[in-house]
Amino acid sequence: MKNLKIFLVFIALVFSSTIYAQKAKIRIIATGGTIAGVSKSSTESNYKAGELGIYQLLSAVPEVRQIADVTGEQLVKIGSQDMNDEVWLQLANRINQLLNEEGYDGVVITHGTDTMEETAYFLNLTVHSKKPVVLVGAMRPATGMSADGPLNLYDAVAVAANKDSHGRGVLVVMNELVLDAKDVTKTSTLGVETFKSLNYGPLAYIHNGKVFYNRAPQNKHTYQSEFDVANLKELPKVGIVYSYSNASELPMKAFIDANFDGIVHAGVGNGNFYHKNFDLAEKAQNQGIQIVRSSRVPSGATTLDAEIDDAKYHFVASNTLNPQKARVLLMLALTKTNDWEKIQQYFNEY
Ligand SMILES: NC(=O)C[C@H](N)C(=O)O
Repeated sequence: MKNLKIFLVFIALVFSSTIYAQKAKIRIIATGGTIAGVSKSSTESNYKAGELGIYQLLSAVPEVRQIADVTGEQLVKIGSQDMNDEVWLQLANRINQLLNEEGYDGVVITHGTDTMEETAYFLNLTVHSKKPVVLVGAMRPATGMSADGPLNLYDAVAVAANKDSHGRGVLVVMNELVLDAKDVTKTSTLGVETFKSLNYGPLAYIHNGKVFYNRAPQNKHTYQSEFDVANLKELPKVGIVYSYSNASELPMKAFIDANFDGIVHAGVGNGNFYHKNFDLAEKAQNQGIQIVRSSRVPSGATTLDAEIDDAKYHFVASNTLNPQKARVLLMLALTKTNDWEKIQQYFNEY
């Protein structure tokens, strides 16, 4: 009888530890943003981003501990308008360490929404793991009425802890949607529904912490990526020139004079230039400054050889990458090659 009791206690202990062990080990890296923003009152529109620390954010959603074994660390405390290459390099290296050396099952990054899509795409090309990496933010500060941060954070942890999220590249979770790093973009300056995948639609929707996937990204990413930033102290210099009717040549000239390594042209339509900037772009390319043609139009692709003979000028077409993401890929491409055809291949594959 006594032996039976000991046996039952033993079984109960093994069973409960198996359940505990099944909880995914998720690390949250906090970087600031409106999700950590504080205003004077719940109705105040003026607020300061990046004020609260990671454990203050987590205290608003104790429920995350029911779905994962969650710990956190603070990398920086900034509005994402101040995001920069240095933080990107730190972030990529830290995530690779957490997933490939420290045994974490997934990483969630709390981040401002302004440049979230760029960080997501940078990590999509520089994190080498199939494990989930999820960016999350908020449009209303933590102190605002009906703040969207707590639910977004809960959903982000649910996505990071979900086995179905493996191998889908870096993900953005906002407003009950899962969006892929390549296609996601911020479409509204104010609305909580701001993030959209304008070309292909969301990867999944989330309801009550359950994640329902519909598709997987078709481009190369994360574990398939050939870009490696482990030993880089800085990234090549790439600027963006925005086009419009009667466009000034000054920004393009300034980048050329400052010897930038590459220029992304946010063209009109299918990546077209105002004629004076076209002449400058040709000059830049002849000087070894790589030109990538992208578009200020929010959806569709900038395609090779439409109104411009790219092969003649050695320009690269960005396909569906918007200018800010084309900048990310061009920087990484330039760490490997200056050959425009190889760079175009990267733009076709990633
Ligand atoms: N909603 C936000 O997070 C905006 C803020 N400026 C940021 O990007 O950090």
